[in-house]
Amino acid sequence: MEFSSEANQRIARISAHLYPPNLQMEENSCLRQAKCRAKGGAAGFKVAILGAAGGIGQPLAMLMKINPLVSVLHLYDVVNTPGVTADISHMDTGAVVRGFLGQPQLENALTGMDLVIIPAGVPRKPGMTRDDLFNINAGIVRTLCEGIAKCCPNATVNLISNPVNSTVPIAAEVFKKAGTYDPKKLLGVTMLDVVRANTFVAEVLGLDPRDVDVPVVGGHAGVTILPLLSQVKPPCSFTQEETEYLTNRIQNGGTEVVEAKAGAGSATLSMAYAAVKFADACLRGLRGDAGVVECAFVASQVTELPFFASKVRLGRQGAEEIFQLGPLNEYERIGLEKAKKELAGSIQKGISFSKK
Ligand SMILES: NC(=O)c1ccc[n+]([C@@H]2O[C@H](COP(=O)([O-])OP(=O)(O)OC[C@H]3O[C@@H](n4cnc5c(N)ncnc54)[C@H](O)[C@@H]3O)[C@@H](O)[C@H]2O)c1
Ligand SMILES: O=C(O)C[C@H](O)C(=O)O
Repeated sequence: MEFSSEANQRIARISAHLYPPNLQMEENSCLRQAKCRAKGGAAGFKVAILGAAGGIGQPLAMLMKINPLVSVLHLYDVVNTPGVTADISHMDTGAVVRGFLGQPQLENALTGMDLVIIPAGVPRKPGMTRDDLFNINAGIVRTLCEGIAKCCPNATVNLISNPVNSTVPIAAEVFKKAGTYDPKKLLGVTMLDVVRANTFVAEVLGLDPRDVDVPVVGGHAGVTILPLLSQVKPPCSFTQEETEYLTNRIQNGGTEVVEAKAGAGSATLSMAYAAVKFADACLRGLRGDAGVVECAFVASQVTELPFFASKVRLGRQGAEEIFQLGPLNEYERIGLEKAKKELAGSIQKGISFSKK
C-alpha cells in the first residue's frame, strides 16, 4: 500500500505520540495507518493495570477495555504484556491500549494515569492464608507504589494484591515517605466480599442478586470480613442458623475458590468482575456523579484502627466521605471485636515492613 509523504508524516506524528519508541510493540506501516485513522480514546480517563498479564489482570483488562469511561488503558506486567496487549487491542471499543513490559517501562506505564489498579503479586494455594503471601507481595506493592508516587502522584489507586489488610498500609507509608499521600485516593479493594455476600444472601432469600445490597466492613481476610446482615437491603431477617451459615460462607469465599482450583490459584474471574465494578464506581466519582457509594478498605476514623473497610462515597477527590457502621446487632458486635483484633496486627505488619 502506498501513502503520500504528507500522510506518512501524519502517521509518524500520531504514532510517535501514541506509541513513543520505548513503548512500541512490533508494528508495520499498515498497522500505523490503522492507528492513525482509529477513533476513540477522545474523552475519558486514563487507567493503568499493574499485573495485567495475570489471572485477574487479563479479564480485568478485557472488561476495562469495554468501559466507556476509559480512553486510555495501560497494561503493565513483568511478563507477557505484548501478547495480552495485542489481543485486547483488537476489541472494537474506544479505549486505546498500550503494553508495558518489565521494570524499565513502569514509569512510562504510569505517567499521566488517573486510576491505577494493582492485581500484581502471587495468589494463594490450598492451605495458605492471605498473610502467607506477605513476604513476596509486600515488596512488589512497595516498588509499584514508589513508581506511582513518582509518575502519577494524584492518581486514585485500587489495591487488590493480598494481603490487602497489610498492602494498603504499605502503600500509605510509601506515599507518605514520598510526600504524595492522599488518604482519599488509596482504596483497598474489598468489592469481591460484597459481590459474594450479595450472591449468597440472594440465594438464601430467593432474590435476584442484583436487587440485594449487603454492606461488608472490616478488612479482607477471614474474620476481618464482617458482613452486616442486619443492614441488608431490601430489609429482611435471618435465623441464627442462616446468619452463621452466611457469615461463614462470606468470610471463607476466597478459600472456597482456592480449594476448588486445587493449586491453580485463587479467584480471578469473579475478582475481575468485582474490580471492574469498583473501578467503574471510582471513575463515576471522578467524573462528578453524585451518590456513588461502595465498600472499600481505606484510612478511617470509624474505629480506633487507622484503616478499616466500610461504605465510602466516591467523588472527584476519591473517597470523599467515610460512613459510620450504623447500628450493629450482638452477633455483629462480637464479630467486630474479633475483626479489629486481627486487623490491628495485619495493619501494623504492613507499617513495620515499610519502616524497615
Ligand atoms: N482483593 C481481593 O479481593 C483479591 C481477590 C483475588 C485475588 N487477590 C490477589 O490478587 C493478586 C493477584 O492474583 P492473580 O490470581 O491475578 O495472580 P497471578 O499470579 O495469576 O497474576 C499475578 C500477575 O502479577 C504479575 N507480577 C508479579 N510481580 C509483578 C511486579 N513486580 N510488577 C508487575 N506485575 C507483577 C505476574 O507476572 C502475574 O502476571 C494475588 O495477590 C491475590 O491474592 C485479591
Ligand atoms: O482468597 C484469596 O486468596 C483471594 C482473594 O482474596 C479472595 O477473596 O478470593
